[in-house]
Parts: sequence; structure tokens; C-alpha cells
Amino acid sequence: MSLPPFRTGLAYDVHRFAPERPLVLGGVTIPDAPGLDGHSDADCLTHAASDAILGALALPDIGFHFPPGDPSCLNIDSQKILAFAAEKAAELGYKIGNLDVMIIAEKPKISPWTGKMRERLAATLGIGTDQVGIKATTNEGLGSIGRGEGISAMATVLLYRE
Ligand SMILES: Nc1ccn([C@@H]2O[C@H](COP(=O)(O)O)[C@@H](O)[C@H]2O)c(=O)n1
Ligand SMILES: C[C@@]1(CO)OP(=O)(O)OP(=O)(O)OC[C@H]1O
Repeated sequence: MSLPPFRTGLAYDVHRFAPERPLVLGGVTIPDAPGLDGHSDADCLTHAASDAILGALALPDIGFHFPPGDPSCLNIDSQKILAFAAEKAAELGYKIGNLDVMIIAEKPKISPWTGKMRERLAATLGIGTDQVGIKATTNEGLGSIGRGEGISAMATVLLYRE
């Protein structure tokens, strides 16, 4: 692998609602909100963040490392997946410059939780909270997300070498 000083990564994930499950986003359990369906904890924000890091490194995605359906991944805490991606970056000599995430959801209201999510992701990644951005938007009623069928997330990351 060539080792340029900077590498960027981009990722997307979406999960449909599964109201009987707890809602975990950015490693934070949001009370009184419908959860998401998945083999893991279904934390689409953290999945997108993890895939952005793996993508920046040109490594296979999270499904390769944590196969859907693998019993060892059942209800897995996605912070473990994010920590794995961060370890891969460190192994290849990269640090995280910044991570930026966008949540697209009609519900619940995300903004009250972004502070805790930034702290959780920063702790998992071993970086400062000022290196983690999290924003949310609705889909203005358009499409499956707009109909309130699930939550999606996009993430971008900058990695650098010293
Ligand atoms: N699930 C969401 C969606 C939006 N927000 C916050 O509301 C603002 C306005 O959203 P629009 O979709 O109308 O642009 C947005 O900037 C967020 O601050 C939210 O917290 N949770
Ligand atoms: C981490 C995994 C493990 O099953 O989680 P899932 O909940 O299946 O979520 P998805 O984003 O569909 O695919 C990633 C999987 O590898």
C-alpha cells in the first residue's frame, strides 16, 4: 500500500426501525425511541464511521471483518467495530484528523444527544471531542427515511501520517 500523508474516507449505512429493540446511535442508547433492526446493535452512525475509516485505508468494509449472520457478531457493540477500524489505522501509521457524521432521520430528535455521542466516539477512537462532528437532518418527508421507516447515516474521515 502506498502511504500518502493524507487519506479520506466516505461511508453510508441505513437500518430499518425495529421498535422492540433499544435505539443505539453513536454508542449512546436513546431512551423512549424505536430501535433499529440488525444482527449487531444496529448503530448505523458507528457503522458509517467505521466504514469511513476502513475505506480511507482501502481495506474491506465492516461486513468483511464482522460478517452479518456470524454468531460472534450477534448484538455486537458497534464501538468494538469502530475500535477495530481505529486499530487498523494505527497499524498503518495513520492518525484521525477528524470524523464528521450526518444522521438522516425523521425521528427521534438527535440534537439533544450529539454531545454524548461525540464523547463516546472520541473515547473509542482515542481523539478529542473537537475532532468529531455529528449533525442531523430530517429527509423532509421524502422517501423511505421520510416515511419514518428507518435511520441512515453518512460519515467522512480524514486520516494523516506524521
Ligand atoms: N432527527 C433529527 C432531525 C433534525 N434535527 C435537528 O433539526 C434541525 C432541522 O432539521 P431539518 O431536517 O428541518 O433541516 C437540524 O438542523 C437538526 O439540528 C435533529 O436534531 N434530529
Ligand atoms: C456489523 C454488522 C454485523 O452483522 O452489523 P449489522 O447489524 O448486520 O449491520 P449492517 O450495517 O447491515 O452490516 C454490517 C454487519 O457487518
